[in-house]
Amino acid sequence: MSSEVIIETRNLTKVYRDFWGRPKVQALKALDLQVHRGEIFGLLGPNGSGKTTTIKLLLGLVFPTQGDALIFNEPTSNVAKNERIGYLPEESYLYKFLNAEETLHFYGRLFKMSSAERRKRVDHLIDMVGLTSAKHRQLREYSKGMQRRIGLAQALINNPELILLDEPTSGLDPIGTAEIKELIRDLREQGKTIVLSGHLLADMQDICDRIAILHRGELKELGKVTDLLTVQDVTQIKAKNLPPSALEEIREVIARHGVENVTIDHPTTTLEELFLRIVRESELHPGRRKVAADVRPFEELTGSAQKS
Ligand SMILES: Nc1ncnc2c1ncn2[C@@H]1O[C@H](COP(=O)(O)OP(=O)(O)OP(=O)(O)O)[C@@H](O)[C@H]1O
Repeated sequence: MSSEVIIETRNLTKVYRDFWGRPKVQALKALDLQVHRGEIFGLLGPNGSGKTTTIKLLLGLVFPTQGDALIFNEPTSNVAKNERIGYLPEESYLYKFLNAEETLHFYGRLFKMSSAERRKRVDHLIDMVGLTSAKHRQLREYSKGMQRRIGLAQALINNPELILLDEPTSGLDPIGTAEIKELIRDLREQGKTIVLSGHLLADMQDICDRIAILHRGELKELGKVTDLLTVQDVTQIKAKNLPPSALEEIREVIARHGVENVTIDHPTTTLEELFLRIVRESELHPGRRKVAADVRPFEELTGSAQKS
C-alpha cells in the first residue's frame, strides 16, 4: 500500500428527501476518510448503514447534501475520472439475452476501445473470472455466482485503477465467495485500489487491509483489520508438536510469574476452511467420505440398533 491518497471524503453527508423536498433519511453523516493506492478497503455495516450511498456519492451518481469527496484529487462531479474507475453495483443490470463475450464487447465499445484491443481484453477477462467454457451461453442461463463473475469482468473492462464493488460476494456459496476473494487479492497484486462493501464479517476480515464500520450513516470505527482485531492484553504462543514435558515447564514458568487464567489448547480452523477443504477433497476423490471415528452410528444414537 502506498501513501498516495486515491479517495478522500470530508464531512461527506447525504440526506435523501421525499417527493416534496422534505428531509426523509439521513443516510450518511459527516464521513471523513482516506483510501490509499493499492489497498483493499472495506465499508462494513448492517443493512441501511450507508455503504451503498457512500459508493454512489464517490461515483457522482448521487450528490452530497454537505461536504465533499475527491477521487484522484478531483471532485466526484468530474465525470472524466470515471474512465479510471470500475464499478460493480449491488445488482448488475446486464442484458440477459447477450452472452458473456457479447456483454463485454458491448461495454468495451462504450469505452471506445478498438476492436483489436477489445478482443484481447475480453478474452483475458473471461479467462480471469473463469467463464471461458460458458462464454457463449446467454446470461439468463447463468447461476448467481456466474452472474457476479461476469459483473466483475464488466467492471474491469476499462482496466481501472480504482474498483468499487458493492457486496461482491452477495448470494454466493463459499466456493464462489472464495474465488471472488482470490480475484480481488489478485487485483491488489496488480496495484489496483479496491473499495468494497459488505456485511459478512468473516469475508471482510479475510480480505480487507483496512475497514470502516458504519452504523446508521455514522463512522464508528476505522483502521487496519489486524490492529482492530488484536487483543492487546492476551498473549498467544503457537508451537507444533510440543512434547507434554515442555508444556509442563511452560505452565510452571507462567505460574512462577503469578499469571492466572491461563488457557492452553489446540487452535480450531474456521468453518469456511473446513468446508472448502472437504469440497476440494471431494472433487479429487468423489464418493462418500469417512467421517470422524467418534461419530456414533445413527442406530446407536436413536437406540434402534437390533441386538443379535
Ligand atoms: N434513493 C433513496 N431515497 C430515500 N432513502 C434512501 C435512498 N437510498 C437509500 N436510502 C436510505 O438511506 C439509508 C442508507 O441506505 P444504503 O443503501 O446506503 O445502505 P447500505 O448500508 O448499503 O444497506 P444494504 O446493506 O441494505 O445494501 C437507508 O435508510 C435507506 O433506506
